[in-house]
Amino acid sequence: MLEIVDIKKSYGKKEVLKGVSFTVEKGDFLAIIGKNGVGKTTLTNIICQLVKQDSGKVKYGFQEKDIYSKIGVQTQSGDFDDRLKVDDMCTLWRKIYNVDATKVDQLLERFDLTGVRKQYIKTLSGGQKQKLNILLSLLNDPELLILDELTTSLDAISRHEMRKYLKQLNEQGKTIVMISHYMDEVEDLCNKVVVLKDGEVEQTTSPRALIGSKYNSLQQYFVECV
Ligand SMILES: Nc1ncnc2c1ncn2[C@@H]1O[C@H](COP(=O)(O)OP(=O)(O)OP(=O)(O)O)[C@@H](O)[C@H]1O
Repeated sequence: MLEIVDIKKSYGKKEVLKGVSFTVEKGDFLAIIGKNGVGKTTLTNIICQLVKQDSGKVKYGFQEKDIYSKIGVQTQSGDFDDRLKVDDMCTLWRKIYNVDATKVDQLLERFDLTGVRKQYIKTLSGGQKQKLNILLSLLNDPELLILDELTTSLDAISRHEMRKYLKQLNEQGKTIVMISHYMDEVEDLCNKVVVLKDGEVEQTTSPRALIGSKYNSLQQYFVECV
């Protein structure tokens, strides 16, 4: 689905990514983990072509011109126009992607947003905005989902529901690349983890392999090694 080859990126004199390479296979549920500021969002923004790398290449398992129909992106900030209502935003996106209104209704229901569909986005809670964000990223039924700290600011029930939903999506064949700071979530959901450290890929392996016999959990691995 994706091959990331020797990606380098600096902001001014700050070298953030120093030659990052890894592969995402179709059907993978892959987490990118690492300390704050290590370059996770920069990397996913490069994959989505929102930021240009200095060198290196992202090879897509589909025609590059189809990128925005094949990839669904949930960004950290959301980037919503707060002056729009939830319904307006959904209608706008549904028209861009030529999707039936019933699909929007189903997703609003799924994410418990039906009750706020007439509200202005600026009046939504952080968690509701987060849910709207993933709803929109799913509208075009993308093959690859890129999620940047999706479950941050969700309450415990919503996080649990979102996990279940992501698991289902992955089981239905969607490939997912996720940035998460919740190691229990990564352990529960992902078959592959890319550990970013000091601008490089420290490891690409399964959560189980990272934990090995030395650690009790991915959280412990992260605290001691990352
Ligand atoms: N547009 C930019 N201009 C200058 N520096 C930037 C820019 N975007 C990111 N950075 C810097 O690059 C580094 C990596 O940022 P990035 O957001 O990719 O990290 P991250 O791993 O996603 O962090 P977090 O876990 O806190 O979300 C940080 O030091 C950040 O300050």
